[in-house]
Amino acid sequence: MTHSTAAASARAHTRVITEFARRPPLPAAADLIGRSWWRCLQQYGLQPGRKQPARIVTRSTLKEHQDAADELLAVARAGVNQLYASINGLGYVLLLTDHAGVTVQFHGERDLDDKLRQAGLYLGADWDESYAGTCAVGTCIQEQTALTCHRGDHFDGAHISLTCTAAPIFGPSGELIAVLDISALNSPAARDSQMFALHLTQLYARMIEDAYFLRRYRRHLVFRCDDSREFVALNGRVLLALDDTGTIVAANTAGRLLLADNPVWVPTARDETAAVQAAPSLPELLDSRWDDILAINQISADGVQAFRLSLNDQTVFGTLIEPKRQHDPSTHGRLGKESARPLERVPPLDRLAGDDAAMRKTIEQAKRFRQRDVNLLILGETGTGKDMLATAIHASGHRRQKPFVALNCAAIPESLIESELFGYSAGAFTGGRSRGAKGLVQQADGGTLFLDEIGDMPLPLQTRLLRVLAEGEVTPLGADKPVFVDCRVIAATHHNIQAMIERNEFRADLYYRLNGATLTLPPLRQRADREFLIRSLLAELKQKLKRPELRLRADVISALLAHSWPGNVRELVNVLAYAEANSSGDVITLADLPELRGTGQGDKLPGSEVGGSETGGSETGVVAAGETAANLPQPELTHTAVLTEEGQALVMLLDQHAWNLSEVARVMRVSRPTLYRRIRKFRIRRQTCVSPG
Ligand SMILES: Nc1ncnc2c1ncn2[C@@H]1O[C@H](COP(=O)(O)OP(=O)(O)OP(=O)(O)O)[C@@H](O)[C@H]1O
Repeated sequence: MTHSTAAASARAHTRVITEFARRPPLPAAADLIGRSWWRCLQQYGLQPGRKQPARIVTRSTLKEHQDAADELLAVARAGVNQLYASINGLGYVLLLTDHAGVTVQFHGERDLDDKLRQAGLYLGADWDESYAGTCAVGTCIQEQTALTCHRGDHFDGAHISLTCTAAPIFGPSGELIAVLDISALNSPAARDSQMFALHLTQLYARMIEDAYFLRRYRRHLVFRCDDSREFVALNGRVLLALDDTGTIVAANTAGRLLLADNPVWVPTARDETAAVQAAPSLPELLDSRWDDILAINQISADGVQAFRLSLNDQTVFGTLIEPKRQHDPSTHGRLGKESARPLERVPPLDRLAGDDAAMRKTIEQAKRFRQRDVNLLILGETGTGKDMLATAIHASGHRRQKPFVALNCAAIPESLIESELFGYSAGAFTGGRSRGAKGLVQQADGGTLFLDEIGDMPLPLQTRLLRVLAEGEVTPLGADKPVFVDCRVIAATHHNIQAMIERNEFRADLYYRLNGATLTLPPLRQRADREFLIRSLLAELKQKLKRPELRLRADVISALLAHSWPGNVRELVNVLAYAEANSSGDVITLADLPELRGTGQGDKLPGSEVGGSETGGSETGVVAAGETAANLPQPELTHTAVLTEEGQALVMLLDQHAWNLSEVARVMRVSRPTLYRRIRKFRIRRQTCVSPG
């Protein structure tokens, strides 16, 4: 456009707006451009014929806006790049603005930088309608709808060569969170030329909105539905996030529109809580049983099922998106389907955790130290996997061809620890083997000595152990010559060892000798990768029991995620084994789980009944020092007064081993699930008395 034609167009534009301003009050039927001009004139006091320079916010203000929109930007990135790839050859630029109209992401031709900046098609450009006048972004924010603001639709004369198309992106509670805009510096005169741009922008805005919704509700079960069976899994328009009982806790735009047809629940952006409180449950909406909805993936081959909406009898096709597990690049592809990749091929240390920051840090530390002969101290509550970590460090380190020898200092009588550890020479004491015996320290020569529960080692033995560590040699009981040993020591404890040192219960010098580095294992309740663990333990169980079809129903995963696990991973292992033994088919349901109690929000599993007041763990879910797996909540076993002889024998064995089920299973030479089956068969529970005689 030449300078003079541009000036003529600007004058004509001013006349049109001036004419508009002279009209009587805005007719109710005015279109959205008309309504926006009205706001410019009446509300913002903008002058017809004005030409304002584009407003670009400062770098620090832009950073603030970008930081606030960080999560959305991360989710939107792929969609924005795809959209730009399909329009950039056509002369368009792309803007993503936040809810206030500030451009937080921008794609455009570098060659046109100056022109684009002048036109406000730039990173940091502020398209608030009250300043920029009628424009795609600002008017989209005011009208909360998609639109094209084509050339002379713009209020400000500076923008009348532009064509801009914008679509709103709404958050899960209906609030506008961003605007996606594609604009061109020049365009054909006809408005219709932008129809395709409008459809494309709306399509991508919806995809970004849904991706954001799925991210926000990734820990929830999400019901996705559509009126097309073929499209539902791929691109189902309605997304409903559910809680454990099937109540709808959030909906995407299509979902809110669907629910708005329901006179019982009309959600509003402003009153999210009220809307959620009054939200219908999915079973109500679909006129179906919650159990049937949860079983969609099992019942139908394509994971899709037809439902009839109770609102209007319309048929919709629905599928379930299960709560997302933590993604961990190092385990990618391993557990998507529990049996996808044999577990053995994953390096031992990487097998221990998914995407939990504390665990990843511990594992990175362990990797750094695995090839070094630094002694390690592992700290963590009982059942957090200290033993497992020590084994994995050994298995991935340079001593892996040599023995890994473990001693549980709390499990053997004090009087035997010394001979166990240091061995004894021939004839050292009566009852010993005639040729003497090598102690564990010697047995671990070349390899790793794992001292579990080091906090329970008696003080005199701590002194002897210190000598072994300091001098690299051990003198068996009754021997007169020391023997040279080369082993790496990994020690572990659930005690607060610093406090023990202060109370003079643990030698500070031994602590420093053991503690080349401290590795800390977080309690399970604090781990963000709980779902990863649930799935990997289930995968192990499936492999072990050769039950490849075994599955956890979606609500079981939610219930397990909600529990606070005072017994940590050990408790989780026990619960899964119990549920497997208890389940009649391939799908583990809530009814198959034991009662999980005494541990905060997870106490009452949806659908399960809560028993009396006895609790297995503390209120906070923190396991007191010295507590063993045996007195942590065990699967609940129903009471019966009469026991057969076999049942009585089993009760005695359980009592003898303080209800440590792993140990009892070992003694009986049966698997833990078999033990559970027997306990169930005899309907034994912990306080069952064995009647004498
Ligand atoms: N990361 C993990 N992945 C799979 N299983 C695990 C993991 N961590 C622990 N386990 C399992 O949990 C149970 C308890 O683990 P472990 O014995 O290593 O815990 P611990 O902290 O040494 O317990 P304690 O303090 O009582 O000795 C074991 O059955 C173990 O196989």
